[in-house]
Amino acid sequence: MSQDKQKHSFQAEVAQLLHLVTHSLYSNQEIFLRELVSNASDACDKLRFEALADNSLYEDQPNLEIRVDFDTEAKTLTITDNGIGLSRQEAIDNLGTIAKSGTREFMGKLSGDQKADAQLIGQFGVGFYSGFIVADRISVESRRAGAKPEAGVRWSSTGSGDFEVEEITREKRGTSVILHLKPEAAAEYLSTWKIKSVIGKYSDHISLPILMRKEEWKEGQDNQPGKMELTDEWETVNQASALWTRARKDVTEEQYKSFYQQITHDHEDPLAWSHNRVEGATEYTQLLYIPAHAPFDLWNRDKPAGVKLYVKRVFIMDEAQALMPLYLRFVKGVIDSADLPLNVSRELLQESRDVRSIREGSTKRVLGMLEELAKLEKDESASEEDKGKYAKFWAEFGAVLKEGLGEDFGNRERIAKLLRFSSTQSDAPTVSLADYKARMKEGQEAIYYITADTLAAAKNSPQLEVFRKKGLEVLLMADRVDEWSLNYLQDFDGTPLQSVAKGAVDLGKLQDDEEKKKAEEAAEAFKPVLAKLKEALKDKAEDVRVTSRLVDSPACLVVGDGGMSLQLARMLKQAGQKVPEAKPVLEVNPEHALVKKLDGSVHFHDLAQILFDQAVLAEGGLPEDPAAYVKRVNALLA
Ligand SMILES: Nc1ncnc2c1ncn2[C@@H]1O[C@H](COP(=O)(O)OP(=O)(O)OP(=O)(O)O)[C@@H](O)[C@H]1O
Repeated sequence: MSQDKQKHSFQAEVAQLLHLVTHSLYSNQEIFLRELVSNASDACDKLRFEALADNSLYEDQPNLEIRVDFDTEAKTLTITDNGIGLSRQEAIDNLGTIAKSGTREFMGKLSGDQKADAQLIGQFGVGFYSGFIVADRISVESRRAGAKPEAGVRWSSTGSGDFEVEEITREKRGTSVILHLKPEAAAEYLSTWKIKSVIGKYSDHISLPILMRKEEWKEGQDNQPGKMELTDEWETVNQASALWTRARKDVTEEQYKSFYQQITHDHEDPLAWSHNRVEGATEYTQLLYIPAHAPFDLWNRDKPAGVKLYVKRVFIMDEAQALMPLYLRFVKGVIDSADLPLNVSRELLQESRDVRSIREGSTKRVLGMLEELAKLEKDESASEEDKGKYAKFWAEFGAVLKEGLGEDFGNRERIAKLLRFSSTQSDAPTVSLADYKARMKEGQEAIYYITADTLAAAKNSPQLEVFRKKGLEVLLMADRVDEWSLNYLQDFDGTPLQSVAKGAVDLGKLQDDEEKKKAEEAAEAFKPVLAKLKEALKDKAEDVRVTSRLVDSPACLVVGDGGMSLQLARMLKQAGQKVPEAKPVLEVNPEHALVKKLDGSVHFHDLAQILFDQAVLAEGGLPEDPAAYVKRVNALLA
């Protein structure tokens, strides 16, 4: 029994997306076919998966396939699959809303600038809705596997505001997407040659057969010229074997890249990939890619990982988080296991010993790829492009990789070698710990670093003054994760890492006897002033001491050796977390005019407060009472 047509409105985000799709000049129109073929292939994967529990879903059609057909008279292009199909409700839900949180988040990024947005969309892929790039009307006819023929559905829309849904009878399970092509698109895509070439370009590696009708040369009659005509015979137009199951030598570079595009919608080529069959206790195939740029939601640690899990070529799940540690969440690809049961669940994945071994193996593989990229940096024979790849990776994903120091103890040393930093000798973040070590001064016993909110703050910090004077390199760190991750890296290759803002400065052998003697004398002479300062600042500073780390600045703040840095404390406070109240130590420079002026000054109390507040400012913070600070300074200036 057929039901009347029902009108439904698109969810607001879909309407917005469609407007963009239809109104932006799409530089790369043909990707619509890739998207629709990919959906058809997903639908078949889903059927195969559901049929594991209920074999009757195959009905009388066990061979899964995708058919692409066109009609030059009606100007339609139709993509048909015999996959899982859609029920009426699923059609309404899935083709009228955007369920994926990622897509919705992405919509929030749109700027309203059509050109920029179109580019963004191109990177992202808009799935089903990309059909409206070439069609002014789309009908979807579908029947879910296992449902009665009368429970079919026809969904149709012109891609503006709303869509219609009605019940139909459809004998065959699965879905046909019928594109009513716009005139320009009709002229281009209603051709076997054109469609074959687009399929060859984007969808060759789809593991199911993609079928098209064969064409035959028909001689012209009555002096008419001959032409190619479609027959009723179907032929497979793609390779139809899952790309990762082929031997490496049988896959071209282009095919690896296009497979990457297929699974990521990334328009840029990946920086590197690695394809291996792993044998041994656990058998699996891995095809892992390192993208060239970060997705907009890289910082969402709950976001699904980019690795798809297959078991013996059957697609099991996207977002198989258990297969990749969090700090490698930027890796994309496929893992196909020969050992896991087909009905493996997410819970089971967490506990499986095979999965653990796959994760360890894949982690090592990714670190290996990164090491290779890093090696190219210094390889004279490498092309300029190859040389720049690691820097590109680092700029996009370096901060994420740093999380690995705290997350993956087993690989900490390998990760440490992959780190890159800016330093007092290099603004670009290209200094590795090994480079730093190689440049260490004789007598230098530690790798010095400083963390701050920004690179500029780090670079101009008073804490660096004595290091500058002595020509000692200091690593500059301004990533949010630095402070946390560095906690896990006490030393590199036997040399300790030392924050220049923690504890008393200890330049060890780098300070000569005369300097040491001078510092001791200054400390002695300064004792009475220090006592007064301590008293004046007893609410703010844990201690006040003389330092030799300053050259141009009068004072700076430091924290105890094991203490939390002031920057981290600030960050945690901003994030609304409770931070134990630890007072910093104020260090003063006995050589500085302002400090010399303290002794005997009638403004001693105000000067002491100013000294402290300025040290807070120099370090990137705000005085506790900014108005009082301004008042004091003004009083002295007047
Ligand atoms: N051929 C099809 N058969 C069954 N369901 C389909 C088919 N095409 C689309 N769908 C359903 O519509 C939903 C939306 O499709 P769409 O292409 O917009 O997003 P997606 O496939 O989830 O994501 P993406 O294309 O970015 O991977 C799909 O998730 C699926 O549920």
